[in-house]
Amino acid sequence: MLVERWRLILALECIMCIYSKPLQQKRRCFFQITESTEHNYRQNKKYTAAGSVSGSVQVCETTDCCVGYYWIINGTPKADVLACDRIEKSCPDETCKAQPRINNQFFTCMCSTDLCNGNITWGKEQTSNPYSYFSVVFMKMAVIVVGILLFMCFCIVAAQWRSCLKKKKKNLQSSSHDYLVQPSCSCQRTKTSEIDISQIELQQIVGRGHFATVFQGTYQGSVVAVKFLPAGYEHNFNTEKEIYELPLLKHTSIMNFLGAGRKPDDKSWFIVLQFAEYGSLHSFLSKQTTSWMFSLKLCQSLSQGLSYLHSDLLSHGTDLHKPPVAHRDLSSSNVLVRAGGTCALSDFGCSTILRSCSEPYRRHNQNKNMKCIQLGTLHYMAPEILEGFVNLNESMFLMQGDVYALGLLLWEIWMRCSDLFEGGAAPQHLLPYELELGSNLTLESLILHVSYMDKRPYIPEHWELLPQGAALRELLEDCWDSDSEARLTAHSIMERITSLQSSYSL
Ligand SMILES: Nc1ncnc2c1ncn2[C@@H]1O[C@H](COP(=O)(O)OP(=O)(O)OP(=O)(O)O)[C@@H](O)[C@H]1O
Repeated sequence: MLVERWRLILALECIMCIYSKPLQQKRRCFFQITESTEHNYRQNKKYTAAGSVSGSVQVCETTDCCVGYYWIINGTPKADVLACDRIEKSCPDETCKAQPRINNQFFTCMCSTDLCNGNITWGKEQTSNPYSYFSVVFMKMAVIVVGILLFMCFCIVAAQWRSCLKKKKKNLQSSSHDYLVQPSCSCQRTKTSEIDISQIELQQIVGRGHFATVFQGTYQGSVVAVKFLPAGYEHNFNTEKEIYELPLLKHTSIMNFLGAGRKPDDKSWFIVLQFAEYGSLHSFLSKQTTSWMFSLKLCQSLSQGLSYLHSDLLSHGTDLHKPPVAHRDLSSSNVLVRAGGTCALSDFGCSTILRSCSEPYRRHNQNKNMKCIQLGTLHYMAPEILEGFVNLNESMFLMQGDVYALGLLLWEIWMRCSDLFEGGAAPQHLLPYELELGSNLTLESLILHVSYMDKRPYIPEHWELLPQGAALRELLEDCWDSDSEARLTAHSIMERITSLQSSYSL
């Protein structure tokens, strides 16, 4: 009897127990395992054993806790592992609160409500918004990186200023020495023939520049080019005319100047030049490729022209003096190609007469040249000009700027020489740095590329295998050296090309 009574009591207690306490459901957690790494493969096995998985949900067998492991990718948390925890742990938080690991690149969280591991939440110090938290982390890193970069830039600029000041000091000494040994300058001009526009029969437009429109025409039975500048461009007109009027400037590699004048109707200025049948070097190279010997002819005449322009000549018989002139705007648009396949320099609107005795003349030219720097073809600007380290009074710097541009022109010509490319397939014509920086290149991108990264146009690797390849590379590198003082002179470039002609005639 007693035993039966006890059994009854126990049965009643059991029923009461069942009805007074709800049936405890098993914890359900989001389940996701990335299987891309060995590490995750191992985790896969461990976490799969923590409960039965159905799709993206796991019902936990041994624990009441969900876990989440998140990587931060591009500032956004990406779940690596979502599962039930493998062993029972204390997990009082209802939401999955982030615990940073590995320098804030990896976070874990643990929580105790169903499917709570699908979203990571952020503590007070991390702010409620994960993105702003990561932005803060990212910002901190960015500030450190920018700080380091600024410091490095400061060091580079300081080093360059130091070396520039040294060079300037050195140059000042050498250029003042130059002034002393030069014969007194004569500032002579040859008399220009004034041309009446009615004497010229104008035909079609053959070119346009920043300021000018150029027509083909006939004058006294010869084909000529007439360069018109609008009335307001008297200054550019005078600068160019003054260069052409310098004594002894006539040379086969400098465009022949025939005269100048002013149109009575619209008051525009004009300069009459011999006509160059192939137009500019730019349009010539755009249309055709050359043989090795033809390319040397172009390069030879081009370097002869610049060497002559830079020369300081005194004719003892006539007492005429040609001062050195820096072109300052050399580009393939300002070099013309004659019918015989030789180059001639033109467009002296930005040029500077060096060692002129007339101080006002030089100042007046300087202002003009600042305008030229803004308008001239960016591609050909030497690093020291891009950085603004050139003292416009120092003749040597200006001539070295021309030599840098000459190096780029030689590269432009040889890149269109079919004999330097397998099967004669020279690439299409490109301006210097067009390949690297695109056709709409900016001053900023050029400064970064040319000055700070010290990069130059691409020299094809296969040239090294050609008999003349090493000599070409060496010549180009000696023209566009970042140290302007280490560059060759136009005269020595001309000599190197002559020796290329005799050593490697195909
Ligand atoms: N003597 C010439 N014979 C044939 N074409 C010529 C001649 N002179 C100039 N041209 C053509 O006209 C174009 C513009 O001439 P030029 O460079 O003198 O003008 P510009 O306005 O001074 O140029 P820039 O924009 O360089 O200042 C040349 O690129 C060339 O195509």
